Amino acid sequence: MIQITVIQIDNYGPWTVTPNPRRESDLQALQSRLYADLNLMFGAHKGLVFYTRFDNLIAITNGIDLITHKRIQESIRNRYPFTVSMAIASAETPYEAQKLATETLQEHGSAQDENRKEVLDVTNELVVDGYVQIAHIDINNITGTLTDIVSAYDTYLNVNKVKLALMEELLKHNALLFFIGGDNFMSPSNGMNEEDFLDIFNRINKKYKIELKAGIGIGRTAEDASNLADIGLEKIRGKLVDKNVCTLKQDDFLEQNITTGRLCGLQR
Ligand SMILES: Nc1nc2c(ncn2[C@@H]2O[C@H](COP(=O)(O)OP(=O)(O)OP(=O)(O)O)[C@@H](O)[C@H]2O)c(=O)[nH]1
Repeated sequence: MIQITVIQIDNYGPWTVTPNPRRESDLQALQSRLYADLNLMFGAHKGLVFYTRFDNLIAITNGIDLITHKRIQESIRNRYPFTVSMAIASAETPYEAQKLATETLQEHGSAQDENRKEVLDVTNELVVDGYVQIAHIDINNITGTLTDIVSAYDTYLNVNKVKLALMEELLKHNALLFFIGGDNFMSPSNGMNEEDFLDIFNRINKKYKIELKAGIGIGRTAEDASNLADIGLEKIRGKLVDKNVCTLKQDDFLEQNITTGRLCGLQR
């Protein structure tokens, strides 16, 4: 089971234009700061936040309890000109968990309801014995094929095409995908195996002539999983594995049949 928290700024739309539209550069700075702050606060408890649309954010929060969520909400209220609402849900897959959490938030009222303020709710149980699987996906040699060759905007466009293709392919497995900078993506992907990823990479390669690779981490928390995913990616870059995926599991999960993929961590 993966635990996901959907975070939404309360009544943000009206605030951005009251009494007059606020300066866009200030709004961009404020949104980026909120994202940074949420990552620092959830990250201190081994969670991980993705910015999605900045006014709505999605966090992986396995191991993070209700009191901690409440303290984070209070800290935002004390330091920002708005409050945030949060709903927590767990499910076998990331897509299902975020869907349940979103529905809970929606039941409390609209994102633009001035009476809905600092909601904190749990859809089902908080995860005690679950796990997080994260794939860190990277475009092969973007520096040599795009960054150093075509314009900055053309590289950006290509990265976004790949992003959309990955989002659509991964959704078929109820997995999510978030851009994390450069040519990197992270996919909360509980339930998927290495073959699933290789199939997707092959299809995208045929269409866009872009090669992808992924370190896949399985751990107790988002931090554990993403750290292992990073190490897996480094093993591929270092040619320590013979394919473009490498799965590493935290010790607790070694005996569990979570993925059918061969573990590249055991090949040394
Ligand atoms: N957020 C994040 N960004 C990264 C990470 N590694 C690289 N990047 C970003 O990705 C850009 C490209 O770096 P690489 O992916 O190493 O470059 P590359 O040319 O594709 O090389 P290979 O990945 O070895 O094929 C960097 O400029 C960073 O912006 C990472 O672990 N996390």
